[in-house]
Amino acid sequence: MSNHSEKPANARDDWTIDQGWSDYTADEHVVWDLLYKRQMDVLPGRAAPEFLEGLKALDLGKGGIPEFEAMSDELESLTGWRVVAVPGLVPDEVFFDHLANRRFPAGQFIRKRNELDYLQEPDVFHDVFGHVPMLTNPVFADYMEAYGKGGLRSLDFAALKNLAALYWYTVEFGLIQTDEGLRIYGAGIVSSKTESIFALEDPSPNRIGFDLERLMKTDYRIDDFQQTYFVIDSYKQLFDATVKTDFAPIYDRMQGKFALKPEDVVANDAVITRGSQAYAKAGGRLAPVDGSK
Ligand SMILES: C[C@H](O)[C@H](O)[C@H]1CNc2nc(N)[nH]c(=O)c2N1
Ligand SMILES: N[C@@H](Cc1ccccc1)C(=O)O
Ligand SMILES: [Fe+2]
Repeated sequence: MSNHSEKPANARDDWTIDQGWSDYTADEHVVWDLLYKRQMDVLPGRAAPEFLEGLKALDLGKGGIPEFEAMSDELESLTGWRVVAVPGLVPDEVFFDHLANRRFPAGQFIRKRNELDYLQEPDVFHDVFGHVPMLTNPVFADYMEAYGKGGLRSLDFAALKNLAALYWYTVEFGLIQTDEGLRIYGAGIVSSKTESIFALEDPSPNRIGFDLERLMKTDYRIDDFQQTYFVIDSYKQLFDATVKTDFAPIYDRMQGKFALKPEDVVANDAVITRGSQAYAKAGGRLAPVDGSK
């Protein structure tokens, strides 16, 4: 299945476009500020310290949609990463090649006021607010480059879905154990107010200690809150477990299939929370609103 539309006429061969920062309307900058404040209502005490430090280092709260070139100059001085504008989802090999070269492809558009909570394609808020702060952390920055290189390698195997699960359960929906308790580093969680609370506090989802192969063979939700969150002990653990392991045998074993469902808990799991799955069983975000309460 194609996870992108056709390359727009205004996109370059690498699918990048000019951000056109001066073309954003005043209201689009207000939408950024609205989303930023909404997230910062819930993220202190929930987001990983490295995420909050990254937000500050790049001054993403100074007001308005960040200008990618200036933000990239600061980011590049910290970890060598730059942010490039793309129209939306790009083909796998294009995505991986950008990451392998320390270029993070960020959506140029911003969501409308009537789609604040959920949107299909990653917009500038999800990508820049959600993903970019963690790129200021040297170990995570190295992991993301390695993931890109690994992605290019994975194209030689029929196991892209298993590698995609790794991105999904770490970069998008990862949790990290800290001395103060569980914290969020996944971009998909930090860019969602409701999932930021759900992922840490709701008894519904499983929370399971990071195990590379267990994670890569687990299916995931793309349309609702996760039913399982994986927890790393450190970004170094994540880096060491992935960069130093040859995935070829894993790809051969998994063949692009998911042996486990999103809600499964299995024998060797390092179970932190055995979830009730009450949220998913009640229909998730499409559950009928119970007017009787
Ligand atoms: C597995 C696959 O590479 C992954 O879903 C990619 C596809 N293309 C993308 N394109 C953009 N712009 N952003 C993304 O996060 C992704 N994800
Ligand atoms: N070790 C993986 C490459 C990779 C590194 C880091 C993250 C994801 C994938 C391989 O052998 O293909
Ligand atoms: Fe994302």
